[in-house]
Amino acid sequence: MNQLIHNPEIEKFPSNEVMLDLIDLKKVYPTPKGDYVVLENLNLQIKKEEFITIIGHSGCGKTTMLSMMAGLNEISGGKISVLGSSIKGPGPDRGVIFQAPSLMPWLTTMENVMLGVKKVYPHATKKQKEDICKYYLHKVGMESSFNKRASEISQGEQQRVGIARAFAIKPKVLLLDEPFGMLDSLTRGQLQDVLIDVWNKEKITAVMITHDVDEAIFLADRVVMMTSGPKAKIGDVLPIEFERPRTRKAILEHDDYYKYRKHLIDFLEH
Ligand SMILES: Nc1ncnc2c1ncn2[C@@H]1O[C@H](COP(=O)(O)OP(=O)(O)OP(=O)(O)O)[C@@H](O)[C@H]1O
Repeated sequence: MNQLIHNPEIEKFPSNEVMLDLIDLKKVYPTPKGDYVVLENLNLQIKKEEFITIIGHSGCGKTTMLSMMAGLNEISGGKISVLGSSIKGPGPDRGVIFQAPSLMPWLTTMENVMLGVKKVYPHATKKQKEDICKYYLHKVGMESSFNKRASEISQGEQQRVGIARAFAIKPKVLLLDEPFGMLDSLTRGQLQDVLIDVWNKEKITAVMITHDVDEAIFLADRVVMMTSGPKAKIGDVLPIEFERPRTRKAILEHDDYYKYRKHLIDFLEH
């Protein structure tokens, strides 16, 4: 058997505990022409420590679904629970990374990460909080830029800081909305590696929207495909059974890679 194939005997995670449960989820946006039902009967269970990527046509409702998981967008019907508790709004148990880096441009990279850390560790000493910020900035390769303002670093570096900031608050779930969509392919690949490296160590649950089929396969334990709207739902789910850690080279050389790719492209084309 090829080395890359997932071996359930030795693989300890993802666990079977359900982290995020989307039950009969519905979203309706009022419009001047009447109600627009974006999502309906959407059901999805995401296991603890799982990495899920979401693909679907533009406008099908991916961001709507993710922002509802984040608690930033009201739920019109059904429910979303995190470890069995219905979400009521945003919370530190869910970190979010958007496509455009959302750092405060006038603050340094340290200060940007510190904003979240202060909220989550109010009783830690200044030194402890600084150590947490430094630890995560180091993890994303920004150790030489602690004192640079966000406005002075590149977009790729800003997204690195965004990843550090999201992990530093120790969320249970990380929600990513096309975080690398604005980056060139080299930087994109580097940041995929950074993300997977930190995710692997922190063992949190990650849900990421992407338009890139290769990125979806490289990162995911399962790729979730959404049907086109209106009334979009989960159309199909593809488990990606490559062993971790993964390298692009090994995946590209694996026969299953092309089967996975064909499956996703067939879904998107029909
Ligand atoms: N606040 C809103 N009011 C009315 N309609 C909205 C609102 N937000 C989104 N929509 C509509 O809902 C649909 C889903 O939008 P959403 O941004 O969730 O899709 P998406 O799959 O993330 O798209 P993309 O891949 O292009 O980012 C679209 O038709 C969009 O125009």
